[in-house]
Amino acid sequence: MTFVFEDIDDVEMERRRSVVEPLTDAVRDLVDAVIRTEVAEGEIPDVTAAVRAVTERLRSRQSDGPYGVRYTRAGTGMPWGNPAVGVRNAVAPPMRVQAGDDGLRWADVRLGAAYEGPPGLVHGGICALLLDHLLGEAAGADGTPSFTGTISVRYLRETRLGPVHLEARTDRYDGPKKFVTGTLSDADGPSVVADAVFVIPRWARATPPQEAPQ
Ligand SMILES: CCCCCCCCCCCC(=O)SCCNC(=O)CCNC(=O)[C@H](O)C(C)(C)COP(=O)(O)OP(=O)(O)OC[C@H]1O[C@@H](n2cnc3c(N)ncnc32)[C@H](O)[C@@H]1OP(=O)(O)O
Repeated sequence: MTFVFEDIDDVEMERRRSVVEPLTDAVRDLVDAVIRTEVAEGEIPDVTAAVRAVTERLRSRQSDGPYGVRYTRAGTGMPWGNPAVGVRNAVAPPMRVQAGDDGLRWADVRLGAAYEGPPGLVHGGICALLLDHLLGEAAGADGTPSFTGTISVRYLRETRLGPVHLEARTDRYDGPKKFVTGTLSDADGPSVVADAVFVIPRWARATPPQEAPQ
């Protein structure tokens, strides 16, 4: 497992983000368009060829593996391939995580056709993905790395496609374990709740935090 150091400042990171984000947004829009298009079937082979040509252009120069989790000189994370928040990942809605008081992490996300499970409703796996990630961010609010050890997701009722709001925070510590809870709400209120144990891995366990995250 490698965290990659990018020898750039955060101004340069933002510049790179501003270049690549419109591409990712365009691909996200393409995914939605493929799901919802009603153009004549005869048009599909041409469109397919055009998409393949774009893919080939991008592949003319590419990395050997995944993007990795990179860090700038200032220590800012660049998890740009991440499926929940990745700036380069059109699979990500994307969720833009915000920091509140006392280690609160929250996000407002719009979930469209690409995230449908039951008709008109959000796929349960997508709810679990977004909650796992946000709970992970809340667990990381104290600055120590941790991995999801166990997560329990309870679907209180269906979640409608459209805007959803998520919140998470760390409730308590027990040695290397962090107990984290969160909720996902649609326009009608909370629809999914999650609680999880995040564990600080052994290699990062020299001084496990004993105080509430800031
Ligand atoms: C900027 C970028 C943003 C990045 C923002 C980051 C957000 C990322 C969010 C996404 C999160 C992920 O997807 S993380 C990826 C998915 N998760 C994983 O791949 C984890 C795979 N599992 C592991 O690596 C390991 O099993 C660990 C680290 C979880 C635990 O291994 P370990 O460190 O050897 O654990 P060990 O010493 O034996 O146990 C320590 C204590 O934890 C307990 N414990 C051990 N395993 C578990 C477990 N699975 N569930 C519950 N509790 C457990 C033990 O009982 C013990 O408690 P006691 O006896 O002391 O009471």
